[in-house]
Amino acid sequence: MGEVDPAFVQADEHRPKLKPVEVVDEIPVIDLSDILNPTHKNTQQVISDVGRACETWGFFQVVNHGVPVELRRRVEAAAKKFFDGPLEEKRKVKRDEVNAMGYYESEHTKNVRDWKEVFDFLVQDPTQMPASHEPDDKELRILTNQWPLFPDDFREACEEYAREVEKLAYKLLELISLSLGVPANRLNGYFKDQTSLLRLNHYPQCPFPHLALGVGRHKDAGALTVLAQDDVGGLEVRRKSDGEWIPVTPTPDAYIINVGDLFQVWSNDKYESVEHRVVVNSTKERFSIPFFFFPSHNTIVKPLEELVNEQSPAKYREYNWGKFFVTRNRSDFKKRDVENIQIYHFRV
Ligand SMILES: O=C(O)CCC(=O)C(=O)O
Ligand SMILES: [Fe+2]
Repeated sequence: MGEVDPAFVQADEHRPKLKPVEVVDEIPVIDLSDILNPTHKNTQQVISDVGRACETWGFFQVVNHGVPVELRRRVEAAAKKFFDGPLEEKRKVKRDEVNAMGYYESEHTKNVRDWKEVFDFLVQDPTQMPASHEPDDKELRILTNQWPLFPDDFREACEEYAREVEKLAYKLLELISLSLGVPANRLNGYFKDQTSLLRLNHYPQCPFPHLALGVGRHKDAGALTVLAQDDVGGLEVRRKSDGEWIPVTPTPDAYIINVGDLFQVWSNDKYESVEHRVVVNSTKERFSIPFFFFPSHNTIVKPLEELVNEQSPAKYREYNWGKFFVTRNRSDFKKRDVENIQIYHFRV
């Protein structure tokens, strides 16, 4: 087995229990067919199910979501071919400190290296982002995608898939808004120049799954995440009621949805952004594809006015999404001594 590279080793208290806990209350599965079909029979029921799931778990799964399954298969196949391909091909599209998109295999979450390799691309190409995390630096940087030439349908499969998942993301944005009692399109304007990312994740087999994680515990910073996982399993969600790590059992062709930090702030803590992590395994590799739904870089994030009043005042000071994002991503390349930026730094 050889030496275990200490960069991957989690502190004792964060190591996974490889025997999962017995799961009694599963993460809710919500059927969207009533929303997507024009008769809209049970819209109210779906909205209240979504609201309850966001409050109780911060996570839910959706089925009959409208994303064509053939498209998902195509992008899954393209991802597998790309990751299985020669390292020199992957290195041709390696990301660096200037070009943040592309391939990389050395991400750190909370200063411990993740057991994974990744390909990132922008849903909107090009995308504007602040050039630096410095609050007074107003300069912008244009981010663009880089595409591998192998496999040859990789780019097309990725781009078509992104367009379909984006539709689902908007649908969910609207449902979650309605569940908070604000108009369906209350948040849509923030996404006009979205900074959303699509990520292909490959978690190779790991000889020491009791010590490492595919992704260390974290909260997603964006509005919501639409995640496709394969049938291997490995995603675990921190149950709000008792802090226990609960595995999300793969449901074929479903998407796993979670609300991120932006919804926690917009909802003034009604919907919490819940911690999750990925456990790896010694016999099977795993693939997953998250779509991170991010607003435009200049979005000012603060609790929605409709949801605050004298009795329940705003719990957060406003912050700028682009600066938050750029600050967060400074830690991707190397270990840093300071704690990464978190929304609780903006708590009043
Ligand atoms: O691979 C997964 O199941 C989840 C990955 C994840 O949480 C992330 O990339 O933010
Ligand atoms: Fe995540």
